[in-house]
Amino acid sequence: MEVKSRAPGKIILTGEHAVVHGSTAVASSIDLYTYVSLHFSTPSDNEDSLKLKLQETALEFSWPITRIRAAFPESTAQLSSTPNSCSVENAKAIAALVEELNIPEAKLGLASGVSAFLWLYSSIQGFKPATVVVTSELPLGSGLGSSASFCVALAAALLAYTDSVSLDLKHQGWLSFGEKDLELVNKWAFEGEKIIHGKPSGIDNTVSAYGNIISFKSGNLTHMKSSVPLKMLITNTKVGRNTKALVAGVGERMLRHPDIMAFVFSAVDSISNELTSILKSPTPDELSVTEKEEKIEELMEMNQVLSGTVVDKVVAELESCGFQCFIAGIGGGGVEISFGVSS
Ligand SMILES: Nc1ncnc2c1ncn2[C@@H]1O[C@H](COP(=O)(O)OP(=O)(O)OP(=O)(O)O)[C@@H](O)[C@H]1O
Ligand SMILES: C[C@@](O)(CCO)CC(=O)[O-]
Ligand SMILES: [Mg+2]
Repeated sequence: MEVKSRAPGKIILTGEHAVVHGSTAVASSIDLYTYVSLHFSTPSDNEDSLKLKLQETALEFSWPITRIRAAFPESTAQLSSTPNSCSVENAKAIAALVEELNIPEAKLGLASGVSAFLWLYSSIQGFKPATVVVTSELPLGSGLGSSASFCVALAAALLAYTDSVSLDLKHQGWLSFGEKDLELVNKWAFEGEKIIHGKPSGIDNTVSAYGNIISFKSGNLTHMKSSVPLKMLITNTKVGRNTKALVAGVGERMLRHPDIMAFVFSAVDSISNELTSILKSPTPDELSVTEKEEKIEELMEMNQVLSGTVVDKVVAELESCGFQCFIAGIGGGGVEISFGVSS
């Protein structure tokens, strides 16, 4: 039995970080994906282990099912159809499993991703032998939501064959989830994100699951479908960063300067709200595309309204400096699933 899933990355247009503290943020999916393929072993495979292959980093991990069964306390042996947070006790069990892997120092950032995988796998699928292969078009740790798309794609693949969701198993090609199932995928993905990010707002997994452009505040989202096809030029400076540490840093600044930060977050909230109303206003009835672009430019303080030729030149120049550019279509669909051989 095999299933594949793919979930998009994201860009946050306004409200990054402030959204963790209750401000509105506006985010869009981008058409760069994390893919998960899940293959359950059959008795004839004579396989009794859980394997995780991370293609980008050429790392492969394998746990005998008996080892995983022994690591988790009795309570997690029952499969959970409702998303559960990883308890301190289970986090310790997972940390021990990950430590045994001896992940090379340079790739230690992956430990949190592997931990999220172990939590989602054992919670949703229990102790079944399987091979999970992850590939991603997203650079890891660059602000494009690789962790969220990893968690959303994992949750989607892990839930696909369970009774918790109802999917047409005979469907050929990519298939979207229904509203209720999508909510479940998103909630499980959020539990994975918590393991990777510490204190995520949930915006990254939500935009990865639902796709399109969303306005998000304290877990509530407003969907917006872009009326014009938009593209973003995204540049990867290749300067490493860790979202969990950044989020914690903002939290500490909030504690040091609560009054000032309250103003900052309130200003960000207003910017995101204004951006939301611009994006939602029908074109060309209320605002022309140009007017919209000008307002977005002003709000985002950056203008990417460049012609194709200029973009090519900018890309060539940036790449000659050693940067990596992605031209990403934004606002596309969210997580999808495919049974058997997929396109
Ligand atoms: N394809 C993947 N394979 C394995 N682990 C992954 C993968 N994608 C993401 N991760 C996990 O997520 C971590 C990166 O998450 P982090 O939140 O720091 O950055 P990001 O999600 O790319 O950026 P941001 O959250 O700011 O948008 C990696 O170090 C790894 O643990
Ligand atoms: C930095 C942040 O706002 C987005 C990470 O891409 C964190 C979050 O919302 O969880
Ligand atoms: Mg992340």
